[in-house]
Amino acid sequence: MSPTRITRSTIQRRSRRSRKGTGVTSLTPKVSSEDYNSKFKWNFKEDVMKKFQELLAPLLFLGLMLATLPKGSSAQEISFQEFKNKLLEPGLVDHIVVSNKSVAKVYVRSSPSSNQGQDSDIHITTSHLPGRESPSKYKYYFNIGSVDSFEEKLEEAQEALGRDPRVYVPVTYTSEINWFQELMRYAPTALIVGLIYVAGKRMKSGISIGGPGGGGRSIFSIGKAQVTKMDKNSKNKVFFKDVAGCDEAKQEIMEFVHFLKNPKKYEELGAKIPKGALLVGPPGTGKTLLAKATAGESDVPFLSISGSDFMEMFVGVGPSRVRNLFQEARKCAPSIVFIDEIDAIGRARGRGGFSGGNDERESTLNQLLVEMDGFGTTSGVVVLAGTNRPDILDKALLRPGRFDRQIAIDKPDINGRDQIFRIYLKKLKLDKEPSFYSQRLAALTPGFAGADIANVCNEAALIAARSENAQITIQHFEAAIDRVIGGLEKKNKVISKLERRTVAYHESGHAVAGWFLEHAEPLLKVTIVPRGTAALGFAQYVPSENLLMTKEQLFDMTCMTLGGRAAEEVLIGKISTGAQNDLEKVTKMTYAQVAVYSFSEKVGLLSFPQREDGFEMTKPYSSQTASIIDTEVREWVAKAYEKTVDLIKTHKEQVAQIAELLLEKEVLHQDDLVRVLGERPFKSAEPTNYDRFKQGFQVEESDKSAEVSDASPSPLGNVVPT
Ligand SMILES: Nc1ncnc2c1ncn2[C@@H]1O[C@H](COP(=O)(O)OP(=O)(O)OP(=O)(O)O)[C@@H](O)[C@H]1O
Ligand SMILES: [Zn+2]
Repeated sequence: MSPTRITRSTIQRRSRRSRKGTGVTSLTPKVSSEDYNSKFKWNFKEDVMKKFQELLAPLLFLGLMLATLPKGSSAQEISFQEFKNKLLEPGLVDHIVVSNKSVAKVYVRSSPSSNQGQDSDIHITTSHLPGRESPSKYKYYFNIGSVDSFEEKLEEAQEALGRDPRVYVPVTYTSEINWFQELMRYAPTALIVGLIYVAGKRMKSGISIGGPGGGGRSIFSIGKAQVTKMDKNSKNKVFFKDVAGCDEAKQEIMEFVHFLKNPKKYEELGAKIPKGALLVGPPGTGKTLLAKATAGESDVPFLSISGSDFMEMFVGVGPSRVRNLFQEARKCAPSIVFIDEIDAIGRARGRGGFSGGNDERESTLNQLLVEMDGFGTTSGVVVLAGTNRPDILDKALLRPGRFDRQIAIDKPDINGRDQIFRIYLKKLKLDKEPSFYSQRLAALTPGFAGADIANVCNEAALIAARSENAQITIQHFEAAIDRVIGGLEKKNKVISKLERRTVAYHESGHAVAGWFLEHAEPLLKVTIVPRGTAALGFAQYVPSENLLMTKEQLFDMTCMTLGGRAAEEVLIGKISTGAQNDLEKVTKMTYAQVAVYSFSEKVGLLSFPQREDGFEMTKPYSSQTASIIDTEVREWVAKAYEKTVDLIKTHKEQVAQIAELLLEKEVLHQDDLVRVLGERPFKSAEPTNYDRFKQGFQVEESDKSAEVSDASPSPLGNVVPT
């Protein structure tokens, strides 16, 4: 929708989406079928046979029954006239049975006259000889029309023959079941009942283990939890060396490795080992990978399931899945159980938001608590769980003896990214050494999680392959990063000339404002190629990874973010909806400064972190304070906008020049800006990420610790535009 700049939150959101899609998955080692021991092996033939027995066999049986049903085909259809002339008149009719008020079945008896076969088209045969009991099979039938007219016609005919009403042909009425029709009538019901029966049976048997592919869930998998089990002897085992950039987390989790490798020793010493740990961190930071590596290092089986997999549409499935999961884990203990996205079931009880509580989820959670309390430490099952919202978890889950440890896995810092890039670059065919790229790419990708990095490497390979290159080059990586940040290019999106012009001036406004603001991050590149679902263009900055931000920095950032709107107003004279995203960011950022970071003298040294409490926002301050905050925020933003407009007015020509250049070239890099705007008037004391990207960098061993401290996310988290 809008010319926009990329914040960390957008990176997170978009990259997560793409990660769940194609990208990373193809790089992730897939669990092959060898990883399942015989019990868990997914046997195609067996599975098909089972389904066959459960569903197809009964249907087939019914079909067979149908086929063997007595058919009326041996009888001959005749008209009433024929019946009258050739059967009734010669006195051959023994009796008539009218079935279902529609078909008259004529049972004939033998008579001397019948043997003469005086007629050719209806073939009179006799089923029995005179003196014997009534024939048991009907030989002819005709449709009667309505019962009344049939009776009338029959009576008339017999009257005409001068028969004594006492010897009229006896007629009986029966209602017979038409098996086929009946079957068709009840088939849908039978099918549903059958399905429920099958589902019920599966539920009883609890978990069954998903196949190597894991996917392809169908209605048949109700009651089937997607537990992935990785065996001790799996070829695709993961080790600590495969997880880069989270050394502290690895150290903390080592304790479990020691225990799982030698549970006896701990037992003898009477040591109490923690039962579980919570791996806390943003999506894609490698929580699952680390848990898997812990299993790999300890040489124990790894059972993993996603929290959302416990929940199904059927009540009662969740708790039984939990039970079965732990049963399975105990059977192969020592082992590791990993529950991904535990917040799906572990949300605090009795706080269901609008939906008003969720019994199924709560009973699943209760069952989990029961299971965790139930096994002693000696049972050798370690439960790890991943979440990025530890704050919403039920406190009961965090009590001693349950998930009493929290291991933080943050997004990697520049060195971490370097190491992760090294892992994935090793698998690619590059035109230069992996170390050449890993450092530069790490500098280009602040805010990226491990999964995003894996995604970038995969995308780069795809882009290179598509352009028929034998090797992957820096251009491919840059394109891949753009794609991970912004989604696919939409070159053929229809944009009017005027719109394109507006976008170009807007982006140029951001770029020029950032260039002349001392504390703003210098621009890396700016583009007006539409990408993804929303952005019509964006300006990309390489943010510093500083732990602290000053008021001045935040003010300049605000101005830079307002640069787009200011350029629209000053140079085009019309404002558009394109700045909505920017304004939203500015609002959040300013509220944070006023109400959270206490930058405002009027509000004073008070901090009101905003917490989401289900759906309501609780405001721990009076309405008077609220109005002071609101007024302050308004004034601050107005002040920043005023400064930005002044800045854009001062550099009006340059904004126009950059915009025209953008319209021509679509993408501008920092070098292009230097050509138009001259060198940036401010020189930062330390090299920026951009400098690092340009020159590569060497981190001395002794500097590493300093870099690590940069790792933590910025105090403003997602509200800082990057
Ligand atoms: N630190 C890392 N080192 C190497 N690869 C990583 C790292 N972090 C993530 N990855 C890559 O990203 C993929 C996804 O990571 P993983 O599933 O472990 O993340 P997660 O934190 O469990 O995410 P989610 O919360 O979405 O489940 C991994 O399979 C791996 O390919
Ligand atoms: Zn903008």
